[in-house]
Amino acid sequence: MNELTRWLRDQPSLIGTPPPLDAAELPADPHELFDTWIRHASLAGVAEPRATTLATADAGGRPDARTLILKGVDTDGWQFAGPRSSAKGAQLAENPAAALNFWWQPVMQAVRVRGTVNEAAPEESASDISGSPAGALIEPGEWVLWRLIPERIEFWQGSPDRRHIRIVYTRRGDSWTRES
Ligand SMILES: Cc1cc2nc3c(=O)[nH]c(=O)nc-3n(C[C@H](O)[C@H](O)[C@H](O)COP(=O)(O)O)c2cc1C
Repeated sequence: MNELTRWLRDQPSLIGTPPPLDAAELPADPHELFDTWIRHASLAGVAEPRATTLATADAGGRPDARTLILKGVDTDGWQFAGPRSSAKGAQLAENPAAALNFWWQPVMQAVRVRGTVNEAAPEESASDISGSPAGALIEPGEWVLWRLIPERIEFWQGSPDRRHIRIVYTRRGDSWTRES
């Protein structure tokens, strides 16, 4: 085992403090639970709770992932934005499937979202970048606001005794089913 591997194996994990979670009190709509969890993460000291990992894949199914900012959540989907000419832009154009992953260390919570991705109307994409310093530098049509339409949303909460909790919502049409 090399030095780095030894060092990695010595690092602590799951050292946060999860909040109490009452399985009998879970909302029917996962977006309500996400609202509760991300605000709680912020209050618990997560400096950038809306930072998320976006996973995409190219046409051949080769995966990729990067960090970006969740810009909004509404009934149409989970919003994020970036340049059309980026790797994510090319991958989403050829394979409009994606996943988001949030991890909030101090509260031992993670949220995972899978679905298909739509490009927002050009005016919405333009208004996402307008007013920002980058807005003036970017060519018209280059900045894109995307929406991930979720099919599955998983809430995971770690526990110091390793009895971790996983709550999975799956969508059928307009309604959500909770699996656990
Ligand atoms: C905290 C954080 C927030 C970021 N937010 C965004 C974002 O909202 N949009 C974006 O395009 N890139 C954002 N980036 C940069 C991306 O991680 C990535 O480097 C860039 O989008 C190029 O990725 P791609 O080549 O896979 O398309 C952010 C990076 C970090 C660390």
